Amino acid sequence: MTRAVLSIGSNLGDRFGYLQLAVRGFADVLVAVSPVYETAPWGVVDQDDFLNAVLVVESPDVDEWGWLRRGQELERAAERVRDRRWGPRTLDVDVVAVDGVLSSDPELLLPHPGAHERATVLIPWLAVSPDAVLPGFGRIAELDFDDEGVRLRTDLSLNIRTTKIGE
Ligand SMILES: Nc1ncnc2c1ncn2[C@@H]1O[C@H](COP(=O)(O)OP(=O)(O)OP(=O)(O)O)[C@@H](O)[C@H]1O
Ligand SMILES: Nc1nc2c(c(=O)[nH]1)N=C(CO)CN2
Repeated sequence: MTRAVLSIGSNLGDRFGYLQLAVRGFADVLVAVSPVYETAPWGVVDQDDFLNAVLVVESPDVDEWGWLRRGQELERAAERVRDRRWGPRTLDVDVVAVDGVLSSDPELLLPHPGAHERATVLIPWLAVSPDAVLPGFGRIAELDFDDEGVRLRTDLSLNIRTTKIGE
């Protein structure tokens, strides 16, 4: 059994549609879905704003590599083109943390190396899990990060019905 925190983001095309695609793709393992935030781009700043959210997922059958693979499959389904680092994308799925797993493999760094300072990850994560701990960094509520440029989109909701009919 592993529980993972995933950051999803889009700033190209039907941004909300791509976030919905990601939520549908993880529907069978979803524990929590954060609100949606409109966020100013970091890294490469001359690009459009992103929509960002966080998903908490859990499965007895999926390890940290499985979460990475599932995210990459959804990026492919969103026809993501790998262009420049930190550039515009239809869908980005980052594995933020998987339980307490630490990994220095460049194909899967855990926790994600940017997570502790990115408001685009921490604000949605805090919204669904105020007591969350980032392995190696402690409680995310106590991290020092700049929340400027992150705005709640109350008009957008990713929550879907995950309980099967009859249950
Ligand atoms: N925790 C992780 N989650 C997702 N991808 C990771 C992680 N650690 C390493 N990677 C690797 O990063 C590579 C590049 O990912 P990607 O193009 O999405 O980076 P980016 O989103 O532009 O930058 P960043 O990872 O800083 O957000 C992928 O090939 C993937 O194997
Ligand atoms: N606001 C925001 N900016 C970004 C984001 C993102 O998800 N949100 N992702 C990037 C590449 O991972 C680069 N810049």
